[in-house]
Amino acid sequence: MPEVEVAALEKTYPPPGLWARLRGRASPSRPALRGVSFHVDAGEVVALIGPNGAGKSTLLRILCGLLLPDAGTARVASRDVVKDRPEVRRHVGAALSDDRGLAPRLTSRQNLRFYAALYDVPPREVDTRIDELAHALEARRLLDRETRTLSSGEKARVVLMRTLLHRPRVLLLDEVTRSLDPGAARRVRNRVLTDAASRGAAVLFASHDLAEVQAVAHRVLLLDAGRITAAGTFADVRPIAEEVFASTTSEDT
Ligand SMILES: Nc1ncnc2c1ncn2[C@@H]1O[C@H](COP(=O)(O)OP(=O)(O)OP(=O)(O)O)[C@@H](O)[C@H]1O
Repeated sequence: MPEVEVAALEKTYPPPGLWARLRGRASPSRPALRGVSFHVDAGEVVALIGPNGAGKSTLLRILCGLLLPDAGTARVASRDVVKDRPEVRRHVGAALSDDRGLAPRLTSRQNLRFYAALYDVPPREVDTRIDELAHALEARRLLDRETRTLSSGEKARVVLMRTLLHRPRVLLLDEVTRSLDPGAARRVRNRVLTDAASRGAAVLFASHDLAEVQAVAHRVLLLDAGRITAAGTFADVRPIAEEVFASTTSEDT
């Protein structure tokens, strides 16, 4: 059963501000997403790959209700991302690259307790879940530290714990292992995916790491200049992706 259903999704960011236009430094906005359609089933792990500016983050932000699409539909956990936004957010665990969202002067545990309350985690279970996740993500020694003192890789672990704390049906991950060292990235990734698989959750993750994609994705979507230009197994998509990555410059799209 599809947990993520996207049909003919379109998004163009608003044109640059007046000041930039007056200074002649603004190029007109081009669409970030153009007619994007796909689905992710329960229990499936799908990778989103594509060059810089292809639209991956835009798509993930729409799916977790942070950004409104211009046209098309997107349903997550059987709810419309525009009409049922609060419900969607309850069923989604999103870790986005530019949104760490941790209160800097609270400890990791205090941050996680705060999120647990927002997401209606049963109070009696909160600390048990935090301790289990900290064990799984090698973050026990981070729990009593203020998050402003953590390195970017340490923060990434706390963000992942926050993403999993309410046991979401859908995980949306935007380059979450980017700041982890290679060994930690592999172990943390495997534990996140094991957790998702044990609950039959759907996972959609954006990554530039093709080895990671090959290792864990059941299916791959190639996004290029706002369009899905290839979809299938890693082996299916790889030759097309390599061509795109070899030929794209930042001025192309
Ligand atoms: N807030 C914004 N305002 C205007 N344009 C934006 C904004 N955010 C993204 N864009 C533009 O939308 C397009 C898609 O960007 P997006 O961040 O979704 O790409 P991406 O595939 O995630 O890129 P990357 O691999 O570099 O993270 C790009 O052309 C980008 O410049």
